[in-house]
Amino acid sequence: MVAPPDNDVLFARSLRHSYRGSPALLGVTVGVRRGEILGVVGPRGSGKTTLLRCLSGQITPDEGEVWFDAAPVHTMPEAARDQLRRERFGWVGSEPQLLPELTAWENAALPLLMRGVRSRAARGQAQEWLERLDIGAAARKHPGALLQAERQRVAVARALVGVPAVVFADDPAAPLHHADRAQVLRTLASAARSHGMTVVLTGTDPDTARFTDRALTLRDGHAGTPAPLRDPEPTDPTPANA
Ligand SMILES: Nc1ncnc2c1ncn2[C@@H]1O[C@H](COP(=O)(O)OP(=O)(O)OP(=O)(O)O)[C@@H](O)[C@H]1O
Repeated sequence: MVAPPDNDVLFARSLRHSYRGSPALLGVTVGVRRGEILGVVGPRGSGKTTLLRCLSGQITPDEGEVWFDAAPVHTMPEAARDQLRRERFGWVGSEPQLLPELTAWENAALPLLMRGVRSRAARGQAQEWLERLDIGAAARKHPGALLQAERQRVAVARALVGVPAVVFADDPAAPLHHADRAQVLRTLASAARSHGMTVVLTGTDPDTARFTDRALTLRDGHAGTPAPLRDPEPTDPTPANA
């Protein structure tokens, strides 16, 4: 095993993964620089989710290496990978997946509560992120009383609340109306910039690439060379108070 380049917070080398013999990744190598927003774009079924699941330690690739901060994730025992995901990574998928018995703020605060942050402090931080995502007024509602687009904003708040080193956002705008997509992606991007979080963001529509520094294109499990975007949309540079 050769350690990854120093300026990459995440690095994957020659990843291959199949589901019951059906290939999803066919030798993907990619580095993610500290503090950057890397887009992973490609058509449906091209392997975007599988790549994020490998990078975040949710699954171990059949072949290849994943490094986070010079630690080999692909050889970590499951408990260590669980801890890494809990303490250093945030995740938001294309479905909100909130706990129905908890309120919006409790769902958003979960990463903090699981780390032992006191309820009052966790609630305050969750509330700030919910407000930043324009959902502060719903903090005491349960997911069942929220629209799908509102639940997704809560899920984004939950991914950001712990200020993780890396946020994996797997098509987070998917359940949103077109008008809401840019606003949520812009909030995600500006939060990452203001807090120095690295983001790996997948998506199928052009909205995604507008908010990234570079984009890696996947097609049938193969990756192109990550390309810098000429005119990424500027994000709000104002530091958040969260
Ligand atoms: N759990 C699974 N079991 C079996 N096959 C799977 C599983 N997950 C993904 N696949 C298959 O692996 C390939 C890559 O899927 P993946 O979800 O990684 O792509 P994607 O680019 O994220 O697609 P989408 O945009 O639809 O989410 C596809 O052919 C898909 O059908």
